[in-house]
Amino acid sequence: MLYTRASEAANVIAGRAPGPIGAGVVLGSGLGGLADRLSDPVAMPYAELPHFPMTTVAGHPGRLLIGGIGGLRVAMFQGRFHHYEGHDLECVTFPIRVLHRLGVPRVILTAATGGIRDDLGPGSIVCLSDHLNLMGVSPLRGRNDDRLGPRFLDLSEVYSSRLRSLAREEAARLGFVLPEGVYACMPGPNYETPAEIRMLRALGADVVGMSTVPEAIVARHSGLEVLGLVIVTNWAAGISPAPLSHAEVIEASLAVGGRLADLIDAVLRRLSTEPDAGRSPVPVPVP
Ligand SMILES: O=P(O)(O)O[C@H]1O[C@H](CO)[C@@H](O)[C@H]1O
Ligand SMILES: Nc1nc2[nH]cnc2c(=O)[nH]1
Repeated sequence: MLYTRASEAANVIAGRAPGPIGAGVVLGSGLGGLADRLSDPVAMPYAELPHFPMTTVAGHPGRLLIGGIGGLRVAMFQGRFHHYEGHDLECVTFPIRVLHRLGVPRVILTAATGGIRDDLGPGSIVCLSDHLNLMGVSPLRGRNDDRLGPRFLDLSEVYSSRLRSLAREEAARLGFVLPEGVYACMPGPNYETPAEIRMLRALGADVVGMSTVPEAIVARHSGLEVLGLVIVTNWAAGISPAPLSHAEVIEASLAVGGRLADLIDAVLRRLSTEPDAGRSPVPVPVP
């Protein structure tokens, strides 16, 4: 059962890196370097954690690091799972269920994306205001376990307006404007056709990717606050003058990653000053 598997993984993690965790961060394609910001990190390859699948995509190393940023203990997933790898959405979102079982109150989701809106070219950092789930299925499909969250979930505000304004303020402090945008989640692994990108633009999408949305839905299901910060690595198909490639996505992520790391670092430091910052109940032992 998912609840038991997530609790078992949480118990192993809490055993290896004891203490409350104030935030989780999922690192997208080529963004693993953000974990270098952690002080005294404890590294756990997914292979050493119960029930974790293996990552197969370049730029997703596959380990969990727990360490400090400012006064906050943070769990960073260096590598995520995608539906297109063949994992079902329960697997894709397993790290989020584990965060919930660890008592982590919030998660920052990062990703590499293609830019659709005219002002969101390569190198932009975008704060997600909402999403379009075009993956064709919800990660909540199947029997609901009420211990994890409700059967019918309200998604009126997936991406916390509180965290979004905090991120905007910290970006301004760092000297740049942080635009907001709507993320369209496509199933992948192929990139879109130009006609699909025209359709996505007409639907109100600003950036496009193949992840993030299942994780965001599951995080809300389990009551975590969500902040989505993505980088634009390329113009989307048909806007881009050149064919798209994952090698270029990673290269572009590495180029902008430092600025995104500065922003996430600043947001986490700011959160560490909040009264409830590090509060997280000890994981509940597996029944
Ligand atoms: O969303 P992340 O994992 O950052 O990766 C994005 O980049 C890959 C395509 O180049 C896809 O996996 C897409 O979702
Ligand atoms: N679907 C999709 N994912 C991406 N990840 C990075 N760039 C892109 C893109 O253009 N489309």
